Amino acid sequence: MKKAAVLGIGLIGGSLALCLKERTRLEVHGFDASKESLTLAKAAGVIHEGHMRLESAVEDADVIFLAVPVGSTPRLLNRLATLPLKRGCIITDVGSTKGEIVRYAEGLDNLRGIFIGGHPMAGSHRSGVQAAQSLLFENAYYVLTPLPETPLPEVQRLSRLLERATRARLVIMNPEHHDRVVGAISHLPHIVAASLVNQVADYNASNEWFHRLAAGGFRDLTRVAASHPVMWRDILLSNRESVLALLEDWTREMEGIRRAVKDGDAQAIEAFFHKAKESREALPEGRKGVLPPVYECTVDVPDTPGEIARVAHLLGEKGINLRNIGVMENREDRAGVLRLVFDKEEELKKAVFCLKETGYRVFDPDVD
Ligand SMILES: NC(=O)C1=CN([C@@H]2O[C@H](COP(=O)(O)OP(=O)(O)OC[C@H]3O[C@@H](n4cnc5c(N)ncnc54)[C@H](O)[C@@H]3O)[C@@H](O)[C@H]2O)C=CC1
Ligand SMILES: O=C(O)C(=O)Cc1ccc(O)cc1
Repeated sequence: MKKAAVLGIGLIGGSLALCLKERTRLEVHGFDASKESLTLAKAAGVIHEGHMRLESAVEDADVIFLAVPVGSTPRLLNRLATLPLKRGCIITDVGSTKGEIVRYAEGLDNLRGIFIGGHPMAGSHRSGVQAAQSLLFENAYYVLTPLPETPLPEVQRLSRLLERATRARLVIMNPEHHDRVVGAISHLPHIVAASLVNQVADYNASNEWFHRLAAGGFRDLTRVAASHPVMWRDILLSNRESVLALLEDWTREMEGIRRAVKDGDAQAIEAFFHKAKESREALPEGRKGVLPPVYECTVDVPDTPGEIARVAHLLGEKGINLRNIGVMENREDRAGVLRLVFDKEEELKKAVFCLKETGYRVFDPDVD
């Protein structure tokens, strides 16, 4: 049997491992610095075999996925470059930044032509193998950033494998272009979300009403501020150039709205929100990326067994076709959040109506 090695069995590595196990014939071997993650992954059936030694994890592997924080990726690439890898083996990664990693691999003689950068544009603010799921990447974009000298058949081989395993939409991009685009739609928004949360936390330190009144809008807007600090530290340091340019534009944008408010310039303020509303409404439809697909809603459910089945059953009874159902997060107040995805807008509308009628709290990003 052919073998895949997944290095770093956390949210993304664990989800990829599940995809490979469920939808390919590859034997999936995991490697992680944390013994606990490997034990959990093995017990939960995420991997066939776990390894604490890199050598045994990658020995004879046909494909190797690096799924560690981007700051640890170069060191791991260095180690891989010294190991006797199987002839024809492809190495790829899932890091949120591409320029630095791809250039680093390019500088390692033994990896030239066999490393292809990758980035699945789906994930969550959660981390660890406990949060892994095989539906995570479905319909999301998955970017590959091969260098011009990478042999095309290798790119096609990896692309076909990923398409089958993850059910994502594979696209090819230049690494620097990727970093600028993803910087704008993911890295900058994470900084903004974290800064809003920090600002309010400072106010709240002397007046608890700030947190008590923080409701829907603030929570939705800042969900990603709960993401893994080490992962995000590494991302900003790795995509430094794009992030700095984006922060300058952001500061200019904030200065513009500050001035409009200071001057009482009603027209400028309205124009600011008008442009945002039009752009938000014109975002491409129906694709899961860092932004949610259009035909999707989330439902708050009690954190009790059988709740997913109850929601699915309720919709089934009404003849509503559900494409995908997944658990998004568990909140501190013990409510869980289910994410429901539909193929058609009418199905989403019918589902929202029926769930609300039954007493569920439903959030439809296009209406609420
Ligand atoms: N979290 C997300 O939503 C997304 C993350 N990514 C990228 O995926 C990568 C992994 O992120 P997550 O899975 O979210 O992180 P995670 O924290 O859930 O998992 C990382 C795993 O790597 C292990 N690890 C860390 N350093 C290691 C090393 N040097 N050697 C061996 N194992 C090591 C950790 O023990 C952990 O199990 C990052 O590069 C991130 O930029 C890409 C798309 C989405
Ligand atoms: O939680 C979310 O909405 C995310 O933004 C997930 C995410 C995090 C990092 C990535 O590189 C891609 C996707």
